[in-house]
Amino acid sequence: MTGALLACTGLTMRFDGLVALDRLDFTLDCGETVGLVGPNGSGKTTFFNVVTGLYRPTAGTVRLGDLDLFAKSPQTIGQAGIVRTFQRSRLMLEQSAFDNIVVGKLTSLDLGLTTNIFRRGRWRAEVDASIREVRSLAHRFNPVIADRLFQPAGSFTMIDRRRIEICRALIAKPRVLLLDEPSAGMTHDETRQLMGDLLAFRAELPELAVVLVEHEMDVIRRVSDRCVVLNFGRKIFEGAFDALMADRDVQTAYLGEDA
Ligand SMILES: Nc1ncnc2c1ncn2[C@@H]1O[C@H](COP(=O)(O)OP(=O)(O)OP(=O)(O)O)[C@@H](O)[C@H]1O
Repeated sequence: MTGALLACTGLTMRFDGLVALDRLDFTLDCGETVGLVGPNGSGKTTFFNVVTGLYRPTAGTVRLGDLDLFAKSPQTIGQAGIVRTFQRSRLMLEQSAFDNIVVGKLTSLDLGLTTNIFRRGRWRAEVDASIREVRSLAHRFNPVIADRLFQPAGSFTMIDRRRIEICRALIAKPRVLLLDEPSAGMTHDETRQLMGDLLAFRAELPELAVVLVEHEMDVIRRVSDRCVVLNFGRKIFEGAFDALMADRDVQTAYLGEDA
């Protein structure tokens, strides 16, 4: 593999007359955390939806290492190693934290008919290994989750539900993790704690590349190695956080022409 881990060029997504992503060039290196910011409706979630195959892009390229992932299915993209969380919680609230996390392994488990019927021993071993893995991940990520692994996800606080969602993404052993506004709906203190978790697992998984969509600039400052700013689907800035805060185009995008 040469160059960036994730490389998108000319990525474009049109919804009828609206251009939600406009010829976006985006790269992400192994071990890098990029903060993706921009005003409401600037195309951040659309970028995630396109890269993970939920939306079929109108034009462009998406590569993960040597793999061409342009317009591939979400399953293919997930198996290749790009995994995301959603802005709005997607937990099954009546199911246990464990059930919610283990779902993240389903793309990598061999659930084929042949395996299930004729190689039950191997299948059972895979399931047992998954159980151990969920326990171990939950424990490493946050003991609060590990201690209550078999309680319904709906009985957890907002921050712990986010933790469960992040564990569900991490259990798939992603190469690229896309986090869509993990602090949405949380207090300042909860956001600070969640970012502590994020920094801790970043330290444990130094190869993991992360894209973080976030409105809280404090969070972006604390966890990003590099920032990208979108406005009307176009990249208007790329660089360090301090330069972002001083950038005239970024100020105008957020505050209008009088900035
Ligand atoms: N499925 C869709 N059909 C039509 N338009 C869409 C669709 N998804 C997104 N859009 C439009 O694309 C543009 C970008 O939306 P997107 O959700 O990507 O923005 P965002 O930067 O994530 O915003 P926010 O910060 O509010 O989450 C918006 O104008 C939005 O209305």
